[in-house]
Amino acid sequence: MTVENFNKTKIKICGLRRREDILAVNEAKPDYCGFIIEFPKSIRSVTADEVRELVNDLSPDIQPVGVFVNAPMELVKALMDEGTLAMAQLHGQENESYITELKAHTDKPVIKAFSIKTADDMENALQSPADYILLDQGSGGTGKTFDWSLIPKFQDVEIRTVRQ
Ligand SMILES: O=C(O)c1ccccc1N[C@@H]1O[C@H](COP(=O)(O)O)[C@@H](O)[C@H]1O
Repeated sequence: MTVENFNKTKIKICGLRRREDILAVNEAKPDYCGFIIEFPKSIRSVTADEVRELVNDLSPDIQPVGVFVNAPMELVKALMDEGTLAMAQLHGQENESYITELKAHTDKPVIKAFSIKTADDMENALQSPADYILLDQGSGGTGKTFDWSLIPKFQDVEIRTVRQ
Protein backbone atom coordinates (compact mmCIF):
# COMPACT_ATOMS: atom_id res chain seq x y z
CA MET A 1 0.00 0.00 0.00
CA THR A 2 1.25 3.50 -0.75
CA VAL A 3 1.18 5.56 2.42
CA GLU A 4 0.59 9.18 1.58
CA ASN A 5 1.95 11.94 3.79
CA PHE A 6 -1.07 14.24 3.72
CA ASN A 7 0.69 16.71 6.05
CA LYS A 8 3.12 17.84 3.42
CA THR A 9 2.08 19.79 0.34
CA LYS A 10 3.69 18.25 -2.71
CA ILE A 11 5.24 20.45 -5.36
CA LYS A 12 5.24 19.82 -9.11
CA ILE A 13 7.09 21.98 -11.63
CA CYS A 14 5.64 21.48 -15.08
CA GLY A 15 6.32 22.18 -18.72
CA LEU A 16 10.02 21.30 -18.83
CA ARG A 17 11.51 21.36 -22.34
CA ARG A 18 15.24 21.90 -22.13
CA ARG A 19 18.23 20.34 -20.40
CA GLU A 20 18.73 23.54 -18.41
CA ASP A 21 15.15 23.16 -17.11
CA ILE A 22 16.10 19.72 -15.78
CA LEU A 23 19.25 21.06 -14.14
CA ALA A 24 17.16 23.81 -12.50
CA VAL A 25 14.58 21.35 -11.09
CA ASN A 26 17.37 19.11 -9.86
CA GLU A 27 18.50 22.12 -7.79
CA ALA A 28 14.98 23.12 -6.71
CA LYS A 29 14.09 19.52 -5.72
CA PRO A 30 10.30 19.48 -6.23
CA ASP A 31 8.45 16.20 -5.61
CA TYR A 32 7.39 15.93 -9.25
CA CYS A 33 8.18 17.49 -12.57
CA GLY A 34 5.90 17.45 -15.59
CA PHE A 35 6.32 17.14 -19.33
CA ILE A 36 3.59 18.13 -21.80
CA ILE A 37 3.93 15.26 -24.25
CA GLU A 38 3.04 15.29 -27.95
CA PHE A 39 0.55 18.16 -27.62
CA PRO A 40 1.76 20.75 -30.15
CA LYS A 41 -1.00 23.23 -29.24
CA SER A 42 1.05 23.95 -26.11
CA ILE A 43 4.28 25.92 -26.38
CA ARG A 44 5.59 23.55 -23.70
CA SER A 45 5.01 20.41 -25.76
CA VAL A 46 7.88 17.95 -26.19
CA THR A 47 8.09 14.75 -28.18
CA ALA A 48 8.27 11.32 -26.58
CA ASP A 49 11.94 11.03 -27.62
CA GLU A 50 12.74 14.41 -26.09
CA VAL A 51 11.19 13.31 -22.79
CA ARG A 52 13.24 10.11 -22.82
CA GLU A 53 16.41 12.16 -23.21
CA LEU A 54 15.46 14.80 -20.62
CA VAL A 55 14.54 12.21 -17.98
CA ASN A 56 18.04 10.72 -18.25
CA ASP A 57 19.41 13.83 -16.52
CA LEU A 58 16.64 14.08 -13.92
CA SER A 59 17.49 13.47 -10.27
CA PRO A 60 16.10 10.04 -9.17
CA ASP A 61 14.46 11.82 -6.22
CA ILE A 62 12.08 13.69 -8.54
CA GLN A 63 9.18 11.79 -10.11
CA PRO A 64 8.63 12.49 -13.81
CA VAL A 65 4.95 12.98 -14.71
CA GLY A 66 3.70 12.82 -18.31
CA VAL A 67 0.91 15.27 -19.12
CA PHE A 68 -1.25 13.99 -21.98
CA VAL A 69 -4.24 15.47 -23.80
CA ASN A 70 -6.34 12.75 -25.47
CA ALA A 71 -3.18 10.86 -26.38
CA PRO A 72 -3.27 7.35 -27.86
CA MET A 73 -3.15 5.03 -24.84
CA GLU A 74 -0.31 3.04 -26.40
CA LEU A 75 1.95 6.10 -26.08
CA VAL A 76 1.07 6.57 -22.40
CA LYS A 77 1.55 2.86 -21.67
CA ALA A 78 4.87 2.70 -23.52
CA LEU A 79 6.40 5.64 -21.64
CA MET A 80 5.26 4.23 -18.30
CA ASP A 81 6.28 0.64 -19.03
CA GLU A 82 9.80 1.56 -20.14
CA GLY A 83 10.30 3.60 -16.93
CA THR A 84 10.47 7.04 -18.54
CA LEU A 85 7.44 8.21 -16.53
CA ALA A 86 6.44 7.56 -12.92
CA MET A 87 2.90 8.89 -13.35
CA ALA A 88 0.48 9.94 -16.07
CA GLN A 89 -1.63 13.09 -15.89
CA LEU A 90 -4.60 12.97 -18.27
CA HIS A 91 -5.66 16.46 -19.21
CA GLY A 92 -8.11 15.92 -22.06
CA GLN A 93 -11.51 14.23 -22.35
CA GLU A 94 -10.24 10.79 -21.33
CA ASN A 95 -13.29 8.88 -20.06
CA GLU A 96 -13.68 6.35 -17.27
CA SER A 97 -13.00 3.38 -19.50
CA TYR A 98 -9.72 4.94 -20.70
CA ILE A 99 -8.65 5.52 -17.08
CA THR A 100 -9.77 2.06 -15.95
CA GLU A 101 -7.92 0.34 -18.79
CA LEU A 102 -4.75 2.33 -18.12
CA LYS A 103 -4.91 1.56 -14.39
CA ALA A 104 -5.39 -2.14 -15.11
CA HIS A 105 -2.27 -2.03 -17.26
CA THR A 106 0.10 -0.27 -14.87
CA ASP A 107 0.80 0.01 -11.15
CA LYS A 108 1.87 3.61 -11.66
CA PRO A 109 -0.54 6.29 -10.47
CA VAL A 110 -2.91 8.01 -12.87
CA ILE A 111 -4.01 11.62 -12.34
CA LYS A 112 -7.15 12.89 -14.09
CA ALA A 113 -7.58 16.63 -14.54
CA PHE A 114 -11.07 18.14 -14.44
CA SER A 115 -12.23 21.55 -15.51
CA ILE A 116 -14.36 22.82 -12.62
CA LYS A 117 -17.05 25.33 -13.53
CA THR A 118 -20.03 24.05 -11.51
CA ALA A 119 -20.76 21.99 -8.38
CA ASP A 120 -21.74 19.13 -10.72
CA ASP A 121 -18.27 19.19 -12.27
CA MET A 122 -16.86 18.79 -8.77
CA GLU A 123 -19.20 15.85 -8.02
CA ASN A 124 -18.19 14.23 -11.29
CA ALA A 125 -14.48 14.63 -10.49
CA LEU A 126 -14.94 12.98 -7.09
CA GLN A 127 -16.37 9.87 -8.79
CA SER A 128 -13.29 9.38 -10.96
CA PRO A 129 -11.53 5.99 -10.88
CA ALA A 130 -8.19 7.84 -11.15
CA ASP A 131 -5.69 7.65 -8.29
CA TYR A 132 -5.61 11.42 -8.01
CA ILE A 133 -7.81 14.20 -9.33
CA LEU A 134 -6.47 17.56 -10.43
CA LEU A 135 -8.93 20.46 -10.31
CA ASP A 136 -8.35 23.07 -12.96
CA GLN A 137 -9.99 26.11 -14.48
CA GLY A 138 -9.97 25.19 -18.14
CA SER A 139 -7.98 23.15 -20.54
CA GLY A 140 -4.68 23.41 -18.62
CA GLY A 141 -1.60 25.55 -18.74
CA THR A 142 -3.46 28.86 -18.43
CA GLY A 143 -2.31 29.69 -14.90
CA LYS A 144 -5.89 30.80 -14.11
CA THR A 145 -7.83 29.58 -11.09
CA PHE A 146 -11.43 28.38 -10.88
CA ASP A 147 -13.94 29.19 -8.13
CA TRP A 148 -12.33 27.40 -5.19
CA SER A 149 -15.55 27.71 -3.14
CA LEU A 150 -16.84 24.83 -5.32
CA ILE A 151 -14.41 22.48 -3.54
CA PRO A 152 -16.26 20.70 -0.75
CA LYS A 153 -14.81 21.04 2.72
CA PHE A 154 -12.29 18.27 3.39
CA GLN A 155 -14.42 16.80 6.18
CA ASP A 156 -17.23 16.30 3.62
CA VAL A 157 -15.03 14.33 1.26
CA GLU A 158 -14.01 10.75 1.68
CA ILE A 159 -10.27 10.72 1.04
CA ARG A 160 -9.40 7.44 -0.59
CA THR A 161 -5.99 5.93 0.03
CA VAL A 162 -4.62 5.02 -3.34
CA ARG A 163 -3.03 1.74 -4.38
CA GLN A 164 -4.31 -0.58 -1.66
O1 LIG B 1 1.10 23.54 -19.47
C1 LIG B 1 0.53 23.28 -20.53
O2 LIG B 1 0.87 23.83 -21.59
C2 LIG B 1 -0.60 22.31 -20.56
C3 LIG B 1 -1.20 22.05 -21.77
C4 LIG B 1 -2.23 21.15 -21.85
C5 LIG B 1 -2.69 20.50 -20.72
C6 LIG B 1 -2.11 20.76 -19.50
C7 LIG B 1 -1.07 21.66 -19.40
N1 LIG B 1 -0.47 21.94 -18.20
C8 LIG B 1 -0.89 21.33 -16.98
O3 LIG B 1 -2.09 21.91 -16.54
C9 LIG B 1 -2.09 21.95 -15.13
C10 LIG B 1 -2.71 23.24 -14.70
O4 LIG B 1 -1.99 24.30 -15.23
P1 LIG B 1 -2.52 25.77 -15.03
O5 LIG B 1 -2.72 25.96 -13.58
O6 LIG B 1 -3.78 25.87 -15.81
O7 LIG B 1 -1.42 26.64 -15.59
C11 LIG B 1 -0.65 21.81 -14.66
O8 LIG B 1 -0.57 20.68 -13.81
C12 LIG B 1 0.12 21.51 -15.90
O9 LIG B 1 0.69 20.25 -15.72
